[in-house]
Formats: sequence, C-alpha cells, structure tokens
Amino acid sequence: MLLPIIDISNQPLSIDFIKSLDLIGEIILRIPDFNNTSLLTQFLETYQLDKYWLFPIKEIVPNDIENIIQFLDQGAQKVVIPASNILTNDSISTLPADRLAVNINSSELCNEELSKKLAGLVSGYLVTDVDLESISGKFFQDLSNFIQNVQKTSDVLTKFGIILQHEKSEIKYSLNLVQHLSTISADLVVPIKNLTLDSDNNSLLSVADALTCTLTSDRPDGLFTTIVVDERGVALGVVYSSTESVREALKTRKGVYQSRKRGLWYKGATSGSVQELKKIDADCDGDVLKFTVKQFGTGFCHLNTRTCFGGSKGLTALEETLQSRKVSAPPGSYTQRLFQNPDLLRSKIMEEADELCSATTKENIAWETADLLYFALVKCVANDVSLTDVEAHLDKRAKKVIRRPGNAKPQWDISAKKTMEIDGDTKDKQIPISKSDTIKMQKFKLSEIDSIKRTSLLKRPIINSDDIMARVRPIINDVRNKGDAAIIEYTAKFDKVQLNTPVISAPFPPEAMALDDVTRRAIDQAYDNIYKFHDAQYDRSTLVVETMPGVVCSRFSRPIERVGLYVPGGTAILPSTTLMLGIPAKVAGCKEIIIASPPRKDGTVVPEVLYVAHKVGASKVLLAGGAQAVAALAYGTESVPKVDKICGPGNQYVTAAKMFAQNDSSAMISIDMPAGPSELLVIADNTSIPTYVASDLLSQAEHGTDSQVVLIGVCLTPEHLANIEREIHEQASRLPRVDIVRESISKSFILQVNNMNEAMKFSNDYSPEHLILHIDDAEKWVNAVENAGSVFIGAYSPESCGDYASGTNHTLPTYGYARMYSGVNTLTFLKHITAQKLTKQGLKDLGHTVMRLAEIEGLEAHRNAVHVRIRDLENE
Ligand SMILES: NC(=O)c1ccc[n+]([C@@H]2O[C@H](COP(=O)([O-])OP(=O)(O)OC[C@H]3O[C@@H](n4cnc5c(N)ncnc54)[C@H](O)[C@@H]3O)[C@@H](O)[C@H]2O)c1
Ligand SMILES: N[C@H](CO)Cc1c[nH]c[nH+]1
Ligand SMILES: [Zn+2]
Repeated sequence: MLLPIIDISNQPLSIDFIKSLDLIGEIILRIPDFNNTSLLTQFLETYQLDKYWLFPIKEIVPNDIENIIQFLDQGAQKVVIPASNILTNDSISTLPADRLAVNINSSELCNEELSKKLAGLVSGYLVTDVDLESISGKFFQDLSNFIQNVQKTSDVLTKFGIILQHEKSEIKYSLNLVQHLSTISADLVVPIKNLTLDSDNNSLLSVADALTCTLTSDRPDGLFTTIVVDERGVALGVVYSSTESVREALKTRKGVYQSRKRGLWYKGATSGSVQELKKIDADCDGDVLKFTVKQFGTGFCHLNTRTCFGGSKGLTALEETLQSRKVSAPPGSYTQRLFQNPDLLRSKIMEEADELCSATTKENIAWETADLLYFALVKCVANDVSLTDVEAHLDKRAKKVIRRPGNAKPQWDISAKKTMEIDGDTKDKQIPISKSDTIKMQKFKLSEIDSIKRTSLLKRPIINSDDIMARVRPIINDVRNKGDAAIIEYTAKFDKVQLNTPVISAPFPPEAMALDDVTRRAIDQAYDNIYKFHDAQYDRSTLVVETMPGVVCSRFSRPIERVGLYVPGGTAILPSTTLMLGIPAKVAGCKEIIIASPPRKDGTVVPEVLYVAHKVGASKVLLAGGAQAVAALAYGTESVPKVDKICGPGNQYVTAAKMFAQNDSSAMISIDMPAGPSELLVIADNTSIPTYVASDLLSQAEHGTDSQVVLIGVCLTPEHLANIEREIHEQASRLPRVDIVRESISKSFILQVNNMNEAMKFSNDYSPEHLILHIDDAEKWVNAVENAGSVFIGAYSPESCGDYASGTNHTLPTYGYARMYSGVNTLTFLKHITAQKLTKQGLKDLGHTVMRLAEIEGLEAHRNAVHVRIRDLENE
C-alpha cells in the first residue's frame, strides 16, 4: 500500500497520473485548511478519487470539525492532524479513531509518552521532516520502537508512512512502513518528482515502479503472484505480474499480466473477455498482488466460465441469471414477466418484505430473505443497477461519521400507529402502502459515473421485440385472412368494445362531431397554426438544374396517394395527433386519408377526432387500434382500403405492426418512423424556474408508464435542485394520472453536469424526442443541437405548446431515432420524382462518359443505347 502525497494547489495535475496513483494506493491530499474548502471540493469533483486522506497545512480549530465530518462522510479515509493539536483540542478527540491520523516529526519518535497517549486515539501515523540524505539506522530504530509501542497499547489497525524530503523542503513520497520496516532504505523510495513529470507515459511507468519496488517475490523468476478478483471481491483466478505488466495495466487501466510462457498478456485481447482495472493492492507481507477488475465477456477462465474455480454461486449467480433474462428469456419466464410488469414487481417486493417481517424461525427467515433479495435484484437489474453499485453504497454508509436516527417514515411507523390506536384514533389503522412515497427521479453526477453507466443512461428501456412480434404476427395474419371480422374480434378482445361495423365513411354525421364553442375555437386555432407552418414547408416549384450544357435535370414532388393515419387512443384520446398527421397530409394533397383510432367504450369515435378528420378531408375513420388497425391499413379489408403509407405514433404493438408491414414486400407499404413512448430532455441551469421545469417534465411523464423524462442540471446549486425535486413531487401528487407519473418518473433520471458543453454532448448522444432549454441565453445554444425531434427555447416555450397548437408537429422520432429521422412534416406525405432532358449536343458531350462507364460495368446494352444515337448524330 502506497501513500503518495499530492498538493492540491499544484493544479492542474494530469488525470491519468492521479488515476494511476489512485489505482495503487491511498492518496494523501495536502490541503491548506478546513476553513475554505472550495478548492478541495473542486479537486475531489475533478479527480473522483477512490481512497484518499486529507492532510491540512494549518492546525485544526474547533470550527473546522463540522467540515471535517462532512468530508469524512463524503468518503475521505482519514484526516491527518499534528500530534500536539490532537492532544490539546478536545473536539478532535470526538472524531472516530479509525478516521484520524497524526503527523509527527522524527524527533518525536523516541517520545514514548506521546506514543502511549496517541495509541487508540488515531489509526495512522505520518512521520514528517525526514531528510532522505541523512536517513540513518537510528531513524529506523526509533521508528521501529515507536511502532511497537503503538501496537502494544492499541488494537486499532494502524497505518504508518514516512514523508521523505529529498531536495530541500520539497515533499516527496511516502511509503507504508508496517511491512517493510526491516528492509526500508532510501533506494526503495521513489521521489514524487519522478512521478509528476507530466502526463505522458513515462510518469505512469514510474507509478508502477513505485509499487513493485516495495514488493518482494518469492519466485525464482521474480514474478509476483497475482490474485484477480471482481469488484465484489470474488476470486476470478490466479496469474503473475511483473513491473512491466503493472506498467501496462496502469497505462491502459485494463487487466494486463505476465504470462510465464508468452510474456506480456493483455487479458481478453483475443477472446474479447477484457477487464477494466479498478484497483491494485499488495498483500500484508508484500509478495502477492491483488487486481480488482470489472470482468467483461464470458468470464476470466479460458474454459469460458466466470472464474477459474467454476461457475458463480449465490447472489453473483442470481445477478448473472437476471442479466441474461433481461437480454433474452425462455418463453414463459417469470423473471421476464416481472421486468415487463413493474406493478407486479412492486407488489411482490412489498409482499416478500411483509412475509420476512412475519418470519420467526431461522429457516423461515432465510427463506423469506432469499425471496426478497430475488425480487429486489430484479428491480436492480431492470434498472441497470448492479450488486457492485449496491455494495458501494453500503461501503460508503459504513464510512459515515454521522448516523441517521433510523426512525421509520410515518406511514411505516408501527409503534406510532399503535400509540394512535391506544389513544382511540383508529381512523387510519391500516398502514398505507407507499402511495405517499416521494415521487422522484434517480440522480447521477456525470463526473461520478463511468462510461458504461453513461452508455446505459443513454439507452431507452429494452423492448423485447421478439416477444412483441410474436404477439403481433398472428393478429396481422388474422386480419389478412378474415378481414373485418378479425378487426371486430380483436377490438372486442383488447378494447372491450363490440363493433357492428369497423368503419365510418365521410360525410360524417354532424351530430357525431358536434363540439362546444370553446373546444371548436381551440381546435380551429391549433389547426390554423399547424396548417400555416406545414404549408410553408411545401415548395411546390420544380427544381431545374442544367448540369452541363444541353443536360437539364429536374425534380418535382407528388403527394402519396393513399395514407393511413394512426391516432393513439389507449390511455389518452389524442385529437391533437389527428391534427398533426391530417394537416400535413392535406397540405401535401394526399387523395385518400384514412384515420384509424381505438373506439370509445360505447363504440363511437371521439367527436374531436371526427371533427378534425372532417376538417382535413379524411374519407374514412377506422374504429380500431393496435396491430389490427395497422394490418387493416396495410393489407386492406372489405371496408378498409389498403393505403400506401402508414404514419403516426402508438404503443409497442402499433410500432411492431408498422415495422412488420414495412418489411413485408407483399404489403407494398412504407411508414413514417418508429415513434414510440414519449420522451423529454430538459437542460436547466440556476436561472430556470423550478415550477416550470417540473411542470414540463411531468407533462411528458404523464403520457404512459413507459415515457422517459431526463433533467440535465447544469451546475445546479443543491438548493435549486432540491426545489425542482420538491416541485416534481408536489405537482405530480396532484395530477389525476399520478399513478402513471409515479412509475415513469421513477424510471427517469436527473444528471448533474458541470457545464453546458457536457449538457449538450449528453443531449445530442441521447437524441431526445423533445428538448427544452431552460437556460440562460437559450437561443445561443440552439446551434449546438445536433440530434433532437423538436426544440423548445427558453422558459416560456413549454413542450405542451408544440404538442397542441404552436404549429410544429408532435409526431416525432423517439428511442434515439432522432439521430437519423425527422419528425412528421409535409415532406412525409410527398415523394419526389426526378426528370431529365438532353439536347443532341448534350448527349454528344456526355455520351462518351456514359459509354465508358457502361463498358467498365460490362453492361453492353447500356453502352449501345448511347452508341446508336451518337453514331447517328455524328453522321448528321
Ligand atoms: N412519439 C409521438 O409523437 C407520440 C405522440 C402521441 C403519443 N405517443 C405515444 O403513443 C403511445 C400510445 O399508446 P396507447 O397504448 O395509449 O395507445 P395505442 O392506440 O397506441 O394502443 C392501444 C391499442 O393497443 C392494443 N393493445 C393493447 N393491449 C394489447 C395487447 N396485450 N396485445 C395486443 N394489442 C394490445 C389495443 O388494440 C389498443 O387499441 C404512448 O406510448 C404515447 O407516449 C407518442
Ligand atoms: N407529447 C406527445 C408526443 O410525444 C404528443 C401529445 C399528444 N397530446 C399531448 N401530447
Ligand atoms: Zn405530450
């Protein structure tokens, strides 16, 4: 174990260098004091160290204690304080001994009184003021006596280090001495100067040397036996290391070892089972190394098992099984059912927790705990949380100096309930289930997550398309074979509506589209705005370009003749989607517009939808939803004419049916895009108004339990973030669709970033359906948007305006497809036809080029079509 010292005021230090030190030891951070800690906070945020001690230059005063506790709670291993300071300042002795170290100078080593007083109060010693040039046998003797005194009087596990000064007062490097006391000498010390040259590889090499020069090998070939363990400490296998392989491991931050037969061994280079290096530790007597890694691929062993000692067991095995079920599960898999049904999972977790509380025997408690762990782990895996993530929290909590009182929340507080009953208030005897739990998004800091986590945040919830396709295929086949009868059958099955006839044709009965004035005026205004914006998109002119004299190319557009527009209606009725699809189709001049939407419970069409259908000139409305509606539009039935293109959003069955029909050449159909569950990404800074930010997030979260909303907070103060979170909870709790929101919000997340560039980079990688810029100077950042369906600029542009009435379209690409698809627009309903006209001279001039290219391709008939004409022209 090395204790390298870094002076945090020497910034900026190379990240690679610091990370390498962090991989091999506990870094001692030299800080000015605990009074002004902004530099330290910034340093910790930048370098994200795994293990570090804090070593202030100034003495501790009582006012510092609160800050010290805060840093210990945040993850500092120890605070190093001058011995005299500890003995005279009572408030310091209130800090736990396992989190305190002292620095003493070499003359204090022979002070037996001091060692006795300090023993038990602290768990670390840094000997300072040691001059490397004059280090002598006396120093080592004093140190040895001191250590023995301490160990005699204290049972606290203690670490010792010396800080050597080499050139004048420069701080050099410290080594843990406990194991190496007998062998320590100046040449075992790697001056810090060599380690801090710069960020190039040479400095990294020195870090490896610093580690291995403290080791001894018990092998004739000088290699170090190396145990490889996963992040949870499970042994994967045994290998060997050399200084060179450690250098490579630190340089690449991967598992690199020394094969006894083949030299340097980059684990996984051929098999793909690579490892991300997390830590290198030396054992207690410095002759064995331990590499902690994150293992990828099939596993560590060449026999394709995870470990060289066979397959996994217990929680590790369960986690592996759940992860593989998430990717693909055998038919009828219960775990798969849990992944797909969060309500069921929630109920099972509650049920098992309750059963565990009632269990009394040893066997029963073990049994119920196993049940609860299974369901808890399903929840984790469903949300990309690993056992390592869970254990990291446990470790972090174990380090907390301040403990929470641990009282139960009111709704779970059985003793309080009992008291209420005794007091005669039995109104609320039943312990309510967690309906009143805070509605909150998960939270991450970009600087704290690794690239794997970042990638997982960019992903949308996995849809098992095989499973959905398997459900959709028979529905489509039935509609193809049985026509209207199948539509009626499936509408009865899925929508619980018995239809007589599935279609109503224009002219639609006025009473079926009668609206009150306010509603009609709202739809009319929305219609006018959307029409205006989509009409402006239509360039009706013909594009004409003379590419060379006598060669004229042109392009003109024509509407797609027959289009089917799917208007979702499962959980919400969406007349607005009728506007968004119908208006561009009308503007484009489509001759036949057929609208499909699930019927109301009484078997009728929503009057608002019918009113819009009438306004856009639809010829028919199909009273059906889901795959059966898409199939009817794609293949046609007795009463539904087949269309050429199907547009519109919908749930996973609708999307799967559209994809199926598009891939079936016998359907001869195209689709707009895969538009699935609604999404919103908000970028907010401290100028944003929490009420607005929360309201926007909730506006999309209420669409469905599968909607995903993301908040990227740019340098948000803790207070601002807390205000947004409070608003989310309070506004959500008042919504009629609170149950939907509770679920979608719990799957959504907040990502805190340090600047707008990070925010825009994440947003572009995520490619959201909707992007809201709740930031200062929002307009300026529009230039940086690379991928998004639609952008909403500034505090007064809520996404709802784009959903309904401002003019832009709300049928937009989701699931990251904004990377390559546009939202629905007038061009969606047009196709472009190109034409050309060549004059005689034009053909003469271009002909030889065409003939040569046809010759290269060996297509003689192509060449001849030009040749016969040129021959005639040359004879003219
Ligand atoms: N991206 C966009 O532009 C946009 C716009 C509006 C809505 N949306 C999204 O569209 C979706 C609408 O979904 P919805 O469910 O409310 O309505 P929907 O109309 O898409 O689906 C309802 C239909 O699904 C079918 N169905 C239901 N359960 C089924 C099952 N088990 N097997 C086979 N078929 C089944 C039924 O026939 C029902 O009519 C939401 O996810 C919403 O977020 C997206
Ligand atoms: N926001 C949805 C598209 O993702 C569209 C919509 C319709 N009604 C309300 N919103
Ligand atoms: Zn919406």
